Amino acid sequence: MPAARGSQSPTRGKSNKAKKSPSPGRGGGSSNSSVNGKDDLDGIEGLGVVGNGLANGLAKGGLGNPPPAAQRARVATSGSDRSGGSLSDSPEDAARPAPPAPSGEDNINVVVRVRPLSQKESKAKDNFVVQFPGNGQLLLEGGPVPAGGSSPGAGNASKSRLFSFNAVFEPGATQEDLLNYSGVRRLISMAVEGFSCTVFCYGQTGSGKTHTLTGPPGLFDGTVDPQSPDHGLVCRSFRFLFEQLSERGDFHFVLKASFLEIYNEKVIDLLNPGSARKPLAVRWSKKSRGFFVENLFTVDCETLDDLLAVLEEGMRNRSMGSHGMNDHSSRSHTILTVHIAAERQVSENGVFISRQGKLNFVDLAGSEMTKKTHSEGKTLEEANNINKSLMVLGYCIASLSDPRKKEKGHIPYRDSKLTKLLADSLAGNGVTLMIACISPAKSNISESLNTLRYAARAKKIRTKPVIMMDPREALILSLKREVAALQSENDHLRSAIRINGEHFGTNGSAEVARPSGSPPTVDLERLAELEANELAGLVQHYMLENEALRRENSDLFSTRDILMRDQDLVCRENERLLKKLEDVNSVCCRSPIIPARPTFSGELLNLSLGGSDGAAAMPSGMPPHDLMASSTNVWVHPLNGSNYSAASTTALAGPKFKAEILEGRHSAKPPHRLPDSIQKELDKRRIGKSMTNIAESYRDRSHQRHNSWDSSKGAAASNGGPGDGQGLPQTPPPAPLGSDRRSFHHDDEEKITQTSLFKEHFSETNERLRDQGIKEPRRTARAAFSSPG
Ligand SMILES: Nc1ncnc2c1ncn2[C@@H]1O[C@H](COP(=O)(O)OP(=O)(O)OP(=O)(O)O)[C@@H](O)[C@H]1O
Repeated sequence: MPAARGSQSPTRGKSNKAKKSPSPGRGGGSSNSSVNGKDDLDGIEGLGVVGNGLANGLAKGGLGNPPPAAQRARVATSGSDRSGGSLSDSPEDAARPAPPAPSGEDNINVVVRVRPLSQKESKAKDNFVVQFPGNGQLLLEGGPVPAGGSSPGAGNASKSRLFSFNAVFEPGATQEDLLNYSGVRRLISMAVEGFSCTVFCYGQTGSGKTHTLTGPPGLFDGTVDPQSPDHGLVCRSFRFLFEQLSERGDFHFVLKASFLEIYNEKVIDLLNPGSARKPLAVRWSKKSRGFFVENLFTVDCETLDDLLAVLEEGMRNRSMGSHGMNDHSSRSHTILTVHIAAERQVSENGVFISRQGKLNFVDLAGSEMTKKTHSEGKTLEEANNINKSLMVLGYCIASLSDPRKKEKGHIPYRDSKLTKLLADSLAGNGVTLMIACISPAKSNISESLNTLRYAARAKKIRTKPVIMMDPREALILSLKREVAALQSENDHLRSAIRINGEHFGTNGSAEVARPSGSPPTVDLERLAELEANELAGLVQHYMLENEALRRENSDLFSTRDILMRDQDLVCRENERLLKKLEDVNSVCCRSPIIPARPTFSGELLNLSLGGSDGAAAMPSGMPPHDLMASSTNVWVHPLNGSNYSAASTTALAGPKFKAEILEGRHSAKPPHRLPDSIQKELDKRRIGKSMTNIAESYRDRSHQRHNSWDSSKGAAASNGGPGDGQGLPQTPPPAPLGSDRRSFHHDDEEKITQTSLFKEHFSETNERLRDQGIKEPRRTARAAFSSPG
């Protein structure tokens, strides 16, 4: 139990109206009148109600669950004979909290208690008109027949009616039976869990409501014996509540109690009534969306004794009266509430969750027929107010039990203070137990019938119980649940990784290692027969291998990417160089004096023959120009790829070469190229030699000259065809492959003229080139040939 919280003891005063009266005795004088069933009830499955009264039934169990076996079982105990049998199940079965219904909704739990015939009724030889078929059923015999409802041949105008409830308590049922089999234990447990729970007694005046809830009249007068067997459900529930709290050491509980009555539609605080009994206001709370009593006194209760003191105080202060049907009649509705605040620390950093459970005990004033009770004056006024508020309660129950009316939404809670304060219990988020009390006497059959009808309607009402807790705390709780779920998932994954092998490093990255040895050979048909450890080893082996292969594959992919990038660079460089080569050749082929760049093979040949100076390595006896022509002056027109040497160059620039490079058959390096200085020197010498050759050929008038261009003209001349015979020499078209480009003839007249012109021109050009150091030989040559035109 929690530490002391400054509880405030209720004022202990004795009610003027509380009168001590002799207890009628357990079981009453009519306990022997309970029946074991009748012949006309054949076919209705009774559960062997043996002997005298007891609880029977719970046809459908509490809170929408199957009936506890204990409540179906026949209890041979009775008020007059308790030795004849035993309970088939423990009472705890009946009190075990039920799992929530799938829809989250539950019907109001309804039980019926039938009191014994009173001394007065017995004296009057009143008939016992209630039968107990068992299985939670109750048969009311000889009830009034509705107008026009008498069937032909029915004989006397009476009709038996069968009702079914969660439990039916026969007159011999004890107060302890009520605690054990009514389902109130379950409600108490739910209140501890944070639900709002209500137990209320309903019935005509003198039917035993107060007896059921608190005990016989006079129990609270004078010194109260807490162990008295006469104590009703409230006192017993308090004891059970403290038992429950003591078992929940994980929670810190704080109990507070209040006790009020509604007397003539006024709310009076029974724990602090004051001399004027000033009524308290009933207000609507926007926050809790419910009605509440303003300034109601609540008392901290740390011990069971504190709660019992509250009960005693309220019972002493409540309004009691006397009328023709009950000497100790409650003239008001009373509501005793125990607030159960449960608090629990859910984390080290001071996060608490709390729940606000509630337990209401409602003792309604009994409906009464004023004709029967002979009420007058004050008692009559009380009776009118009681009946009026009960009528509103009846409307509310009827509306709530009818789904169509409930859907329309108007339930007349506001028409009475009682229904305002019971609204949440009837149709809100609470869990409710209704105990309908009836008299078994035939003289009260109409009232009993009304009560049973009300009870049957109330049984149809559905509530949606929810735990009352702070929304922020609810959020924390749900987040904690989520974290717990994630943690368990995480643990599961970690354990799965551990099972799959110890090769995973602490940083989460897998250390790839190829499994040693060859994989074990497995007969697939025998796979199912393998032991668990063998299978685990096999799986581990393949996982390792798989991981190693993945890693290897990944390495190979990255290597391939690097190689492709390099190849791309090489190809681009190669294309650039080839284009440069083509440009050079293009320029050279237009020049009559500058030989085209030697082919790749030609350059190599030159180098192999004589290094940088090919003439130095010329074979003896061969004229220098012939050698030049055979080695380096292989004229290549870039547009004519049929020449072998040209083919060796241009073909290299083609797609085949690219493909070969990509395939790696050729080196990725660009083709061999001579150093610039050597290349310049070679060009310089070639140009110089060409100039000399041309000049010499024109100086020689013997027509025995070699010329490296004008092949077409030479060919025409050699064939005896006419030459153009005039103008400056033309740029020779490229000679066809295989033609002799160096042999042709000129007419003397024409040659003389041309020679003189060329002589002048080339001598100028030659001088200019020498002056410029042959820095731009090609441009210079191009300029020289463009001017004669
Ligand atoms: N189950 C019972 N066993 C023995 N006596 C009972 C039982 N039920 C009720 N009585 C007695 O019947 C009388 C009337 O009971 P009680 O005062 O509890 O009725 P009530 O329904 O509370 O009436 P009211 O509505 O007028 O307050 C009391 O003397 C009570 O002790």
